[in-house]
Amino acid sequence: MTTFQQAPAGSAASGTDAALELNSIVKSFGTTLAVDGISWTVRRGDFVGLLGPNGAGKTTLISIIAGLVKNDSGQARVLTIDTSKEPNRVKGVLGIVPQDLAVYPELSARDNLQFFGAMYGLRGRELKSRIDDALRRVGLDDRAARPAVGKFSGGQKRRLNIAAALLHRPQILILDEPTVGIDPQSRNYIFDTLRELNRGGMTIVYVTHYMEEVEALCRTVAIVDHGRIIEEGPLDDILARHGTSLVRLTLRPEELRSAVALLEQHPEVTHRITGDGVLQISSRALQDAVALVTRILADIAPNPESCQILPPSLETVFIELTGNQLRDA
Ligand SMILES: Nc1ncnc2c1ncn2[C@@H]1O[C@H](COP(=O)(O)OP(=O)(O)OP(=O)(O)O)[C@@H](O)[C@H]1O
Repeated sequence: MTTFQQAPAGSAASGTDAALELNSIVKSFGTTLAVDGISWTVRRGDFVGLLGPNGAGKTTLISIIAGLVKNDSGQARVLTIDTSKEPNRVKGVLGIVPQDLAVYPELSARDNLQFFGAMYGLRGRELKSRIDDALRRVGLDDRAARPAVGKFSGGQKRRLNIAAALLHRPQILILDEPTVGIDPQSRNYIFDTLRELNRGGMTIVYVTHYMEEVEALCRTVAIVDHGRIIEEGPLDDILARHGTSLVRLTLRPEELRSAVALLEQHPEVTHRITGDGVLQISSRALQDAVALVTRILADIAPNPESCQILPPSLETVFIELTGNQLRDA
C-alpha cells in the first residue's frame, strides 16, 4: 500500500507545518469580485471542508492554489512553494479533482490513466503499478479494461477522475464537489477512499456545498461566502462557538411586527429578519426559543406560512453567520 507523508497531528499551522498558506488573495473577473482577500492556512495531514454556496468563490480559490488561475494580488504557497513562482513544482505535490469530468469516453479506464500518467512523465512498470494501485483505491480494478469509460456511470467516471489525480502520488488532494449528481454507492466509495488516503497522511481539501458531507468527513472547515472566509477552524470548535438552535418562521407582515415587538422584550433570545423576510429566532437553549415561538404561535400567528426548527449543525452556523440558507443546496 502506498503511504504518503505523515503530518504531525495537532501541530501549529505555519511555516513547514502548513500544507497550504494563502495570504490576502484577491481575484476579480471583470466587475465580479470572486475572491475578496482570503487568508487561509491548511495544516499538513488535515481533512478540510471548504464549504460555501454556489458562486461563493470556492472553485476560483482552488484554481489559484493549483496555478490554473492567476490571482490579482496576494500570495499562495503549497508546501512552502510559491504557486506563482514555481507552478510546476506545485503540480508535482498537488492532486486536483476538478468539477468537470476530464476523461476520454472512447478509452478504457486503464488507457485513460496511461494517458494521464504519461503527462506526469510516468512510464512502464512503475506507471502500471501506480495505475493498479489507483484503480484499487477507487474500486474500479474490475473495470480497468472494459467497458470504455463512456459507458461508466457518473459516479464511476468521477472515481476515475480521482484515480487520475492520485497517479503522481500527491501530498495534497483537492476535490471540487466530487459527489454532485452521483449514485449513493459511488459517494460512499469516494468517502472511504478519501478517509483511507487521509489516514495515510495525505492532506485533503474537500470543496462542497453539502454541509452533511463536511460533517461526515472533515475535521476542519472553512466557510466561504461572497469571496470571503467567514468562519474557519475545527468543526467541533465551530459548532461549540455558534452551536445555537434556530427556529425559522415565515409570517404575514402584521404578524411579523407583533412577533418582533414580543421578541424585543426577551433579550435572552436573539432574533433577526433575514434577507428573504423570514423571522429567525435563535438561542443556545432550545427551550427558550421554543417557549417564545409557542407564544407567538398561540397569540400572534396561529397559522404561520412556515415554521422550521433546526438543531445545532453547520447549517445553523451558516444561517446564523449569513442570515441565509446555503443557496441551491
Ligand atoms: N472565468 C470566469 N469569468 C467570469 N466570472 C467568473 C469566472 N469564474 C468564476 N466567475 C464568477 O466568480 C464568482 C465565483 O465563482 P466560483 O465558481 O469560484 O464559485 P463557487 O463557489 O465555486 O461556485 P460553484 O459551486 O457554483 O462553482 C461567481 O460570481 C462566478 O460567476
